[in-house]
Amino acid sequence: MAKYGFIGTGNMAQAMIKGLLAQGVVPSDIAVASPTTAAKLAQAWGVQALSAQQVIQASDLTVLAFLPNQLADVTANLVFEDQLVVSVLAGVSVDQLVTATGSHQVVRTLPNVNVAINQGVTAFATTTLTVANQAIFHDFSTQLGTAIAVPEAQFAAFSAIAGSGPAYVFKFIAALAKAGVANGLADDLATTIATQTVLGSAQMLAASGQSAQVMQDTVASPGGSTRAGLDDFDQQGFDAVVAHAIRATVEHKHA
Ligand SMILES: NC(=O)C1=CN([C@@H]2O[C@H](COP(=O)(O)OP(=O)(O)OC[C@H]3O[C@@H](n4cnc5c(N)ncnc54)[C@H](O)[C@@H]3O)[C@@H](O)[C@H]2O)C=CC1
Ligand SMILES: O=C(O)[C@@H]1CCC=N1
Repeated sequence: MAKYGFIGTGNMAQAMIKGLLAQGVVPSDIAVASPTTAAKLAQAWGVQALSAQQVIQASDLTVLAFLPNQLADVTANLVFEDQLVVSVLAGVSVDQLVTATGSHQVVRTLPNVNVAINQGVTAFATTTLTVANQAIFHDFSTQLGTAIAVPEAQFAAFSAIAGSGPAYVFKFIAALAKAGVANGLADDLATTIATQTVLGSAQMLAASGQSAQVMQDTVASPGGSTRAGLDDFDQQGFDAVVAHAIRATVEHKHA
């Protein structure tokens, strides 16, 4: 089994580690380095807490999982040689990764938090990897969900829809639940039914082979309450609100 390392152990690294452990990766095959939470993770999950340089040396694949603007500082005194480096740093290009690490075995990825339940959607772009490293990255990424090769020019759009997308879906669920409470439902019940409705609807859409537009019509009975609600969404400019927020996400400069 390949050994995996993480430099940085925040929300994204923890989501990835959870996903790997759920797939049966042995905790001792995962090494982590962080100035803050590595020791706690070692205690909670049985992974190894090491220095960043030790993580690189102990791993077949090292994930960079700190914030994008920390790239130069964190990598300044690290030696990667030609180790396989997988970055999750939003907005950081393959060229920037090669320059910062000195490695020519580099994968730029953009995952989402659903990797924690092995249902992530991850974009990737790579340097020319050795056949062995292609296999290591393929095993690593497919354990976490779906991995899609995406041109670097499209990473910002991918990040807005897939990377940030879970937050926007959570926001919609929170708004649905809040509206349910405003209309008389208990808080917990409103959250449970909003969550289950979004979960079931996504599965229903995926199974249907139909467009999301057509599926709206299967819910809206002629002259019924759903049509009244859909018309109100349109009058309030719902699609324009979503498009505006996605544009703000795409245009954000990370580092
Ligand atoms: N949270 C998400 O859903 C996604 C995050 N990302 C990327 O993941 C990366 C991490 O983001 P989050 O986990 O959300 O942030 P976070 O704030 O939860 O984690 C950042 C982590 O950086 C680490 N860190 C700080 N200083 C360090 C140092 N000197 N050396 C080593 N590690 C250090 C710490 O472990 C800290 O927990 C970012 O580059 C972000 O762009 C990418 C896609 C989705
Ligand atoms: O918020 C961020 O910057 C990262 C990128 C996509 C999701 N989280």
